[in-house]
Amino acid sequence: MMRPLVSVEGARRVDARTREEYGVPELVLMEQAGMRLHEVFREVAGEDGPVVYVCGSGNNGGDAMVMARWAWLEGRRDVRLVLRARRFSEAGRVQARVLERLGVPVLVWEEEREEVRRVCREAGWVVEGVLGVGARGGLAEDVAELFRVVGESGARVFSVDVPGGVGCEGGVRADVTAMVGVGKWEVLVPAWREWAGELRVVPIGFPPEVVREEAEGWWLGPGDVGGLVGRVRAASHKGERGRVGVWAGSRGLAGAALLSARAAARTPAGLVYLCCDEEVYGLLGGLGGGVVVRPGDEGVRVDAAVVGPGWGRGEGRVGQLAAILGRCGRGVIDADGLEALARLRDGEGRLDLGGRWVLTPHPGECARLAGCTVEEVLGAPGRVCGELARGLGAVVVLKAHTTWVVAPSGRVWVYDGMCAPLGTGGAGDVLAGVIGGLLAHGVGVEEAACAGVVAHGEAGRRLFARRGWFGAEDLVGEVGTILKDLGVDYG
Ligand SMILES: NC(=O)C1=CN([C@@H]2O[C@H](COP(=O)(O)OP(=O)(O)OC[C@H]3O[C@@H](n4cnc5c(N)ncnc54)[C@H](OP(=O)(O)O)[C@@H]3O)[C@@H](O)[C@H]2O)[C@@H](O)CC1
Ligand SMILES: Nc1ncnc2c1ncn2[C@@H]1O[C@H](COP(=O)(O)OP(=O)(O)O)[C@@H](O)[C@H]1O
Repeated sequence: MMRPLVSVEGARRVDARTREEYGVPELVLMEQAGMRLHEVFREVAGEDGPVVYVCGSGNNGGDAMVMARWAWLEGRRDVRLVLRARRFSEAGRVQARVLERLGVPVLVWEEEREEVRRVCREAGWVVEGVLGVGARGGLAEDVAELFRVVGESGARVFSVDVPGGVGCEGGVRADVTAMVGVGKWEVLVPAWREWAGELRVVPIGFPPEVVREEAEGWWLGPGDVGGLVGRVRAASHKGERGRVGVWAGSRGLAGAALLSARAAARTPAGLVYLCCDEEVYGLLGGLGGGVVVRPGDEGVRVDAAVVGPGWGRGEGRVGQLAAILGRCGRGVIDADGLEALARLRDGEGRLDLGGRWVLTPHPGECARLAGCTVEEVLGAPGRVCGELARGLGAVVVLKAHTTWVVAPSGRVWVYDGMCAPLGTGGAGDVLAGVIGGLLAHGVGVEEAACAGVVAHGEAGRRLFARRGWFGAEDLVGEVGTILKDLGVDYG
């Protein structure tokens, strides 16, 4: 089942509803969170120490104090507690009292700054529980200074729930972030993703229906692909499994067309046509293999189109795109196809793709389409892509180190890519081909976009693990294997 994502505000509602509607006491939730967080921390940090638990005055600090208690009870004596101040939430006060009675050494940031600097410098790990989902507005100066001390200490940082100050200048940079109960989508925003490090989610017993009701998006993973695509009939033949038309390539950019077409051919779709310009036909004509290469597109009838990889930006592209939109029911528009789309829309004033097309912009292309800056795209992908998706009636796939799939309905899916080797020339062409192949095969538009993104990302991860740095042509070779391994089977 797809994992829900909530916003920081949604997480506050999940907390509140769990307590108020289900009667789960705050101390119970805190104990469960702290114990689970401690288990994850033990797994990632092992015996490395000393460990400094830096705790704020809210419940995020309370979670970190529960973690410190469990470490102490298990016999660790290289544990230090740093309190931001002698101020606590109600549940946090209980934790602080227990720790004091156990004899855990405590420092207070407000009163002993030099001493805090020293213990942080000596630490192997800092557990940061200063700010969680209760943080509001810009960082208070004392917290910003505390985060600087943590950042400069050289210790590795384990953040509780969200990296403290996520979304603010001066927030903490964590090596590991263990989110409490449910994933927080702010952490996956491209502009902030690097602040969180490795991501974990610890279950603490929030009622699943509350989480589902408050979900504002879904976190895609490898386990989702099989269900999104479904099984293929063993008795099916190529004519039944979908025809893809690829309109791509131009002088100097013919390789992009081959990458897309070959990737599409490695999906369950049965036939792939590459419709290229006369001037590159001489080059591409003999290279298709299983792909049928045509000079132009006369008589080509397809179930889905892939438009744009390496297409060039000639004047004629806008009219060509309009014709393709008219004759193909669904498809993917990528790269130079997106530039043509922007010009078509600007010329017509309005364009409605009827929810049947997928747009796959990288952040620069997305900014051009949305009429904003790349920074806005990376900082607010849900809003920017949501407006674009609604405005054009298309599913928008924002391709970055985390990839956001946003539907015209406002539904959002996020894939946590974080795989630098995938940022290689032509990788986007491969993705367009995969999504186009799935669309031609009859997979739903949102489903094809999501499954394509995950399969593509997992192919990248797997290739890097097996063979190191790779090129886009290697990625093409992996498409068929990854789809099968992620559950796209026949029978
Ligand atoms: N409730 C529950 O049942 C559960 C809660 N859980 C856990 O609690 C966390 C949420 O706890 P929360 O709501 O207490 O807020 P939290 O993130 O600790 O921060 C609030 C404190 O921060 C401060 N502060 C605020 N803004 C600031 C700023 N800009 N700059 C500087 N400081 C600022 C402000 O302190 P003040 O300055 O007012 O003294 C305030 O007291 C959640 O992330 C999860 O870890 C889980 O265990 C599950 C069960
Ligand atoms: N650091 C990264 N981690 C994960 N995926 C990445 C990273 N950098 C780029 N990608 C992915 O690589 C692909 C690059 O696509 P694109 O920019 O269109 O390349 P091209 O135009 O060369 O084909 C996208 O799917 C993007 O999400």
